[in-house]
Amino acid sequence: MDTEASMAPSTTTRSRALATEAVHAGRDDLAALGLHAPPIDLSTTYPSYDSRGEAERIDSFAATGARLDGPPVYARLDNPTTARFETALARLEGTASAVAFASGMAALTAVLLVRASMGLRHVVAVRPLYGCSDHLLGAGLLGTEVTWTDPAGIADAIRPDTGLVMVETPANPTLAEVDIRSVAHSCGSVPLLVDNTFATPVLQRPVEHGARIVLHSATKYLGGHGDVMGGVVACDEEFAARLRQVRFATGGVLHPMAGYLLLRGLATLPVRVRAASASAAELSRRLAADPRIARVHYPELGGAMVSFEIFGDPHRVIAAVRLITPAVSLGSVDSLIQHPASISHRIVDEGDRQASGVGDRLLRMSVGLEDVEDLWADLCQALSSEEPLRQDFSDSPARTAAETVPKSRPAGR
Ligand code: MET
Repeated sequence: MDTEASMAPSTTTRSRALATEAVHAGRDDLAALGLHAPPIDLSTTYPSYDSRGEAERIDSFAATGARLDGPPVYARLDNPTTARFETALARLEGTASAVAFASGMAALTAVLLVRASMGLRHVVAVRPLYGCSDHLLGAGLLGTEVTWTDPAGIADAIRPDTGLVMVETPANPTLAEVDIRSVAHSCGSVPLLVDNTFATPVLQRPVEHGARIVLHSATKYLGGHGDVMGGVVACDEEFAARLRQVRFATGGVLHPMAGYLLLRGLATLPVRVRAASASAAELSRRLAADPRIARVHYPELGGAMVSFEIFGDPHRVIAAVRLITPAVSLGSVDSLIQHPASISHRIVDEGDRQASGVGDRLLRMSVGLEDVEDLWADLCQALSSEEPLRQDFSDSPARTAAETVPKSRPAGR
């Protein structure tokens, strides 16, 4: 478990401990404004009686991508509430800047477009990635081309037109880990993007190990409550400027209400991640000792995600959980479980999915903040469930929810 002392920055970009930054970053001006909670600016446009001045500001943004001094002109350029979240996340990741988007996929899209617009259309990537990231790269939807490789093959896969190397660690959904420092070395001058959604900056700050770009689905741990969708890229200011230009041109902006919720989520991020990680580590130990489980995946790094392969029918477990919510996504205060082959990685070609370790018997669990004994009791009863599959009685509409409760369901849960 990290202590604040052990999380002291290895660079000079972050001067306060992570737990302090999580609470205070992006709020430094509030006291001077006479405020405690950050204000929410919902403006889509901003009045100005100086058209010549506005023209100059627009020219400046178009030329540099730098954040404007003064009001944003229009909400697609910038937003002050969202900017607070960007400032805070950059501090936590130890980067100069961060640029927020409407979703993690919008954020990844912007990164790919920045590089493709420079003629660098080739991407080298390591599987597994989140299924939609895999699909976006593999289907070439943005005119990019991907070479899939393992970490050892990265250097050989790089071409003159390679614009990006992409890894997830721990990876979705197998929790496979890559050595960021070693991979960054293999990348040479090609920027390394690390999807840090699963680890969060609480457990891992990829730029400290040589990554240039850090991607988050902010929908997950950063928001932390399952009620806000967003994405964010933490990076140097040069790359951030290009991302802002792409965001302005393509419009994948984060709504300011989402910016507010994400900033609020960051305040509790270290506490949530540490507490959920302790439960996940305990559950991974119990699952590893359980004869119903074929294999447990839990990262060396720790974290609040546990994946496991079962001997039985994974669909039956999904149908039988009662406390744990059977839903895709992750990083919320409540625990979620899903079957990657059916949902998060459904869009990946079956052969590619299987080859990257995402088998049909794999379940992925996002451990929340419930009591660990209650979670274990629910998992145990779901694993033991003799409930028929839902499709087994799909032609019996009269069946009520109460009748679907498994026989072994503990009383009162
Ligand atoms: C639409 S499916 C996946 C959502 C999310 N990225 C997850 O991995 O759970």
